[in-house]
Amino acid sequence: MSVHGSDVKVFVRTRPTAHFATDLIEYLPDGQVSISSLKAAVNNQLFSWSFRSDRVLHDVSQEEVYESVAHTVVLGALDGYNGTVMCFGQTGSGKTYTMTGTNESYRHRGIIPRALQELFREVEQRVSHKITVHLSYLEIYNETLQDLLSSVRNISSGDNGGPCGMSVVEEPGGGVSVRGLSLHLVHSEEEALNLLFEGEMNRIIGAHCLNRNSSRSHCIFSIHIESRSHMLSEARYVTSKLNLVDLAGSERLGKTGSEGQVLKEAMYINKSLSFLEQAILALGDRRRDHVPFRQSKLTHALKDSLGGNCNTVLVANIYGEAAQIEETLSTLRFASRMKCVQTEPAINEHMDPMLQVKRLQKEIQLLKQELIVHDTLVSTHIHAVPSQVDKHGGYLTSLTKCSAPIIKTIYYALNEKAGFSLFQLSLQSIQLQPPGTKGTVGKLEGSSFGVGVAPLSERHSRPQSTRKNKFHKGKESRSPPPKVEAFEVFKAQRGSEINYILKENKAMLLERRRQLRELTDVVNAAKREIDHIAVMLQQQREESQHQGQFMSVEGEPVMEEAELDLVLRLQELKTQYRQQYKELCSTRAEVNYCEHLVDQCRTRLLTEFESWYNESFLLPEEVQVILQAGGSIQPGLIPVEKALALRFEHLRHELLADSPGAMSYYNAHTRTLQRVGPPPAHVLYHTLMEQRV
Ligand SMILES: Nc1ncnc2c1ncn2[C@@H]1O[C@H](COP(=O)(O)OP(=O)(O)OP(=O)(O)O)[C@@H](O)[C@H]1O
Repeated sequence: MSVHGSDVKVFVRTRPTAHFATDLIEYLPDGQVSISSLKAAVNNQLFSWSFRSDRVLHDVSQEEVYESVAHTVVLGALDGYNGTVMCFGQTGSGKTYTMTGTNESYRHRGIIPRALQELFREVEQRVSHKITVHLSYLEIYNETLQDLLSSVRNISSGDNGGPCGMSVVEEPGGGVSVRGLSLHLVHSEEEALNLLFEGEMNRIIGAHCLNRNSSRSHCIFSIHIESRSHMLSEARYVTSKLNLVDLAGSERLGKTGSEGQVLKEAMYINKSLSFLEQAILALGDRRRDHVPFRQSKLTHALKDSLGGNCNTVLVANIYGEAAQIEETLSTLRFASRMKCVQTEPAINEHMDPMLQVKRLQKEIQLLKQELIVHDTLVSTHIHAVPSQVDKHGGYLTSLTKCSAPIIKTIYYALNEKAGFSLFQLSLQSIQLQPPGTKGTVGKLEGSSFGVGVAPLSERHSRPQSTRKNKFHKGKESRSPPPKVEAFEVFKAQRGSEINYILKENKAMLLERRRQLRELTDVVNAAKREIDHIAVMLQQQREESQHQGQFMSVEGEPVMEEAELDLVLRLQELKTQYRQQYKELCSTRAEVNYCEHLVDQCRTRLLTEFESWYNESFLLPEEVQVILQAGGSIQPGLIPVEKALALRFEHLRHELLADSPGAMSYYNAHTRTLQRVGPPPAHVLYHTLMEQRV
């Protein structure tokens, strides 16, 4: 699900107020907003404007905001669509509240934590895919790029050149990326939230009349997703980037009373927002072929997120009060321009070159095998031998009138030239019978061997296997047992040891995860306390300033006892926090390690099972008999190729039984072949025939 093929979605959200200007602001059905304003400059005339939006979010919970604004974009990102959710509005209007929410209350958490929660829940559901999630957190402050996660270790990719080395770079497909911005691999909601909180701690905030905790920068929290199918044959995979953007608020310098650094920041903020408006205007105007993205760091960084191949959603945050009506008008104007921007989201699909190569190699191998069958038959002058190799099923369906040595030679040549797979198939479809046997397969004539699919009544039963698992007890049927059942048997017998190790590793992983959860709670609690003390300290300082500064007898400013206590407590908490955080990191590393072990064991168990299953149920009885005769050689413990090589040794011995002196020559010859590669099939045949003579 995604919001593809339309214009940018726009939502208007009002900050709750007891003084909502009902006479000036009217919310009409279908998301329309009507604003009236008295213009003092035009004889106090009443002007009114109407704006279109997709929905007005007035007096609604954070949960409802998430569901309306971000839910489909997040799901779209998992399916390979890029997405952007951006909050725009006057300072103090609730952008950060909408995007991040308040750290203190779970119920009031914003879009980013909810998106991470939904994302990882979905990842757990989509078991058929391996979904990899990386995070980055970019801050644009006074036209400089800052990495809010540069202090976090465990950077999995990204050229972390540090703030000085950071720049926006254009990607070949029209996208952009930030060189030097760290990317962090995360495996769970918890890991992702830790990074979010860490980044939040590093954000630059300032205070002015309209917002005591005003964000002085634009922040882009990006979730990079890659989703690959677990099926090896599936070379296709999808990627996407989900940008969650909290813009700094526009501000009227007179109203906010900013001065000094805050004033300078405000000027940068207003300037970059006006560049953003220009870019949006150009994007919405289809006659314009140039969009001025490079005018500011913000527009450049958002180049691939403001329309085009992206599900873009804008939240226009406004005050509902009469005193802010001019700013509200300007926010809604921006929102209606944004609504004119067209989006054309498309799935970001890629092909894995390695898997493609593997698929092509497999196809080439099948074609080669066909060719070898053809060459071998021609070179041995077998007359009128129709052969059909169905390359789709890879199944040799008919081969008639071949004498026993010729069939054996073809086996030999196939093995030497084509390796295991066709041979396995051909062994399945070729039935060797002694000359003159009744009830022929594939219309046997005289002393030759027939190949083909015999009617059930004519199939000779295979010797009963002596293997001691329930599937082999007296079973004459050729159809292999269901894999699910076979897997249980395998785990109890051949795979019991690796299965036991896997269980042990899983238990260890669960324990480490439990420790990690506990530690995360401790660290989060410490962070909450730090925030709380920081707020108290701020209040204490404001109160002290209000009352006037105490001076010592030497004329030095003196800190009040209450303030000093808070400063010391804060220092102590920060030291504790750092230690706990370090412990958290090392436990997280242990969790990663255990996950790796579990993955490894699981893969080994599955691989050995596949091998065991193939060799136990899919190999022809002839080969199974050889394997059993091999004593210590057990299915599942040696490669199938090796097993087949044994089978050929056996055939060779049969062939060379009449001329035992040829054996050492033949062995030497085989060693040479192994070094230089096999000769063409017809040469092999002649060599073998000569040896026979
Ligand atoms: N919908 C809301 N419900 C409850 N409180 C809100 C809501 N919107 C905003 N607030 C409160 O208003 C204050 C200012 O909000 P916030 O910091 O999110 O504004 P902002 O638009 O991000 O401002 P700035 O641009 O200055 O950073 C905060 O204390 C926030 O908790």
